[in-house]
Amino acid sequence: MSNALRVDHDGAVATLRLNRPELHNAFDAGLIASLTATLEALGADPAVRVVVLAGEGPSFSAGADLQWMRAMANASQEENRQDALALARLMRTLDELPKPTLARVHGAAFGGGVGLVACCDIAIAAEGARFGLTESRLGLLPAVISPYVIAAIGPRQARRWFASGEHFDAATAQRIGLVHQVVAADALDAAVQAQLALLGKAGPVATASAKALVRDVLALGADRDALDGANAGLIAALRASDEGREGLSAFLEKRAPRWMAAH
Ligand SMILES: C/C=C/C(=O)SCCNC(=O)CCNC(=O)[C@H](O)C(C)(C)COP(=O)(O)OP(=O)(O)OC[C@H]1O[C@@H](n2cnc3c(N)ncnc32)[C@H](O)[C@@H]1OP(=O)(O)O
Repeated sequence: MSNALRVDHDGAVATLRLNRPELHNAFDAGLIASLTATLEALGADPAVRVVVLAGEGPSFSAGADLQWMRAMANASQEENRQDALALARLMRTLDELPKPTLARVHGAAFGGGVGLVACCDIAIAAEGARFGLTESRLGLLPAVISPYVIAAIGPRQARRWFASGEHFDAATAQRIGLVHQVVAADALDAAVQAQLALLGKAGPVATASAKALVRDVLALGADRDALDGANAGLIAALRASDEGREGLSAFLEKRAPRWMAAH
C-alpha cells in the first residue's frame, strides 16, 4: 500500500484514511489503484465488519489531482479512457462493498471526493465542510461518478450542481441527501462512533444484503415480476440463514443477538 493511504483496525472496524494532506487528499492514478485494492481486500476480510472512509489533514478529499489530470491531456484517448475506467472501478468497488461503509467528511469534498461520499452507505459531515461538483468549472464533467451522485441526490438536484459547479455547505449537502447528518466539528468522531455502535447491533449478513437490495430494486425498476422474484428469494434465504434464525430467536427470547461474521 502507498503512503497516500492509511488503514487502521479497531476491532471489526477498518478506517481508511486518504493521506495526501498537503493536496487536500486529491487522488491520482496511484491512489485510485491503492484505494481499490485495499477496499477489495477489506471486503474479503471476514474480520472486518464496517469500513470508515476519512481524510488526513484539513479535508476529506479535493477529488481528482488536477496536476495529474492536466498531464493526462497529453496522453492518448485510450490511456484517458483506461484511467477513467480505473476511477469507475474504484467507485463501484466502494458502492458494492459487501459490508456497511461510512464517510467521515470534514473540510473540502469536491468532484471525485463527492463521488466517494455518495458511494458510502452513511455519510456524516462536520458543520464547516464544503462541497462542490466543480468539474464544469474546469471544463470537465462528473461523468464517472454520476450514477452514484444521482442515486444519492436525485436527477433534479444533480442537474443544478453538475451544471453550475457551485460550492455548497454541509446544511445543503444534508438537505439534498448527500450526507445523512451534520454535527459540530468537535463532535464528528463521537457521531461516527455512535453510528458504528448502531451498525454493530444489526445482523452482518442483513446489513451486507441491504445495499444489494437497494441496488437490485433500482436496477430492476419497473420489471415487477423480476423484482418480486428477486426479493422473495432474498427473504427466503435470509429467513433460513443462521443469522435470520438467531435474530428472530433473540427477539422472541428477549435477549441480545449473538451475530456470527458475515463470511
Ligand atoms: C472525476 C473527478 C473529477 C474531479 O474530481 S475534478 C477536481 C474537483 N476538485 C476541485 O475542484 C477542488 C480544487 N481545489 C480547491 O478548490 C481548493 O484547493 C480547496 C477548496 C480544496 C482548498 O482551498 P484552500 O484551503 O484555499 O487551499 P489551496 O491553497 O487552494 O490548496 C492547497 C494546495 O492543494 C492543492 N490542491 C487542492 N485541490 C487540488 C486538486 N484537486 N488537485 C491538485 N492539487 C490540489 C492546491 O493547488 C494547493 O497547492 P499549492 O500549495 O502547491 O499551491
